[in-house]
Amino acid sequence: MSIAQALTIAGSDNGGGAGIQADLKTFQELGAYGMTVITAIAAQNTTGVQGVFPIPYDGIAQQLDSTGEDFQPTATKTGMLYSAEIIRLVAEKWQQYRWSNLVIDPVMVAKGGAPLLQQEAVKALVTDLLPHALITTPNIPEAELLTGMSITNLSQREEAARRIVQMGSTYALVKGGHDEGSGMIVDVLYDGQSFHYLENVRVVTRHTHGTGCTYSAAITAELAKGSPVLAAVTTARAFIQAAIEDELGIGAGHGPTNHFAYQRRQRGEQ
Ligand SMILES: Nc1ncnc2c1ncn2[C@@H]1O[C@H](COP(=O)(O)OP(=O)(O)O)[C@@H](O)[C@H]1O
Ligand SMILES: Cc1ncc(COP(=O)(O)OP(=O)(O)O)c(N)n1
Repeated sequence: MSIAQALTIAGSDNGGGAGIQADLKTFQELGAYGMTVITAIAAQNTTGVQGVFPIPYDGIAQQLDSTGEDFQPTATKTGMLYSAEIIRLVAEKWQQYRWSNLVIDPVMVAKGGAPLLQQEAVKALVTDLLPHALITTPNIPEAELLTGMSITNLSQREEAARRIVQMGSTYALVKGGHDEGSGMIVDVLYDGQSFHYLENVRVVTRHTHGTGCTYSAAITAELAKGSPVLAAVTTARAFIQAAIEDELGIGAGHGPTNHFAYQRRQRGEQ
């Protein structure tokens, strides 16, 4: 039996809603064999981030080598990379092992405001890693920091997507979750020539912790299985919409999304 193999290079969220844990749950639900390289341990729960503990450089390098020497992931995502040093290491190993289908979720700040990427690392993300990306998936504040432009409307989101493609990412997906303006949320996908708009109803809920991680992990799982980018993003958007709609109600703050929801719906279960 051959199986799609998906790798996540990201931080750990002990609460299970974001980071490595959200990625693995999503890979599993979508039928991809999941592997991990852990960059940092974030002590967190639904009320915020209580501490961030980066893994020593050699520990990350060794995890990348142990993966690269024995496995050939068919798609890889990056999440919390924390520092310029780690970003450059990932870029170097990416080329060394000739991996393909890189999804960059440029994680910068957690929902409660805790920094998950050092400020000076944004430049390294743009110059060293982004040119290797098949698709980069910033939310609006991340797109602003990557491009240096302010984004307050849809045409600015399109312009940001254009600039991210000019930086070397083959596709850019500028997500609309942070645009609180309307009852609909529009994610803008740009393929270098045309725009695709993924429009969904905004769910009124506080349980949106880890939405970006889960969305990018779902894209990665679908790419690992061989889907083209637009099809992968479309399935992933349905996955995250179901995960937000069928809330679990866990925790006193921003609770995790429901990683079971999409497949339960596919099976016709409640
Ligand atoms: N309340 C919501 N209802 C429906 N979809 C949402 C909601 N919040 C976020 N999303 C979707 O989840 C995905 C990630 O959201 P976003 O908030 O933009 O990024 P991040 O989680 O990285 O901050 C996007 O597709 C966005 O459209
Ligand atoms: C370890 C770790 N990685 C990433 C995040 C941020 O995840 P994201 O999907 O952007 O969701 P929010 O935290 O913004 O809800 C994280 N918190 N921890």
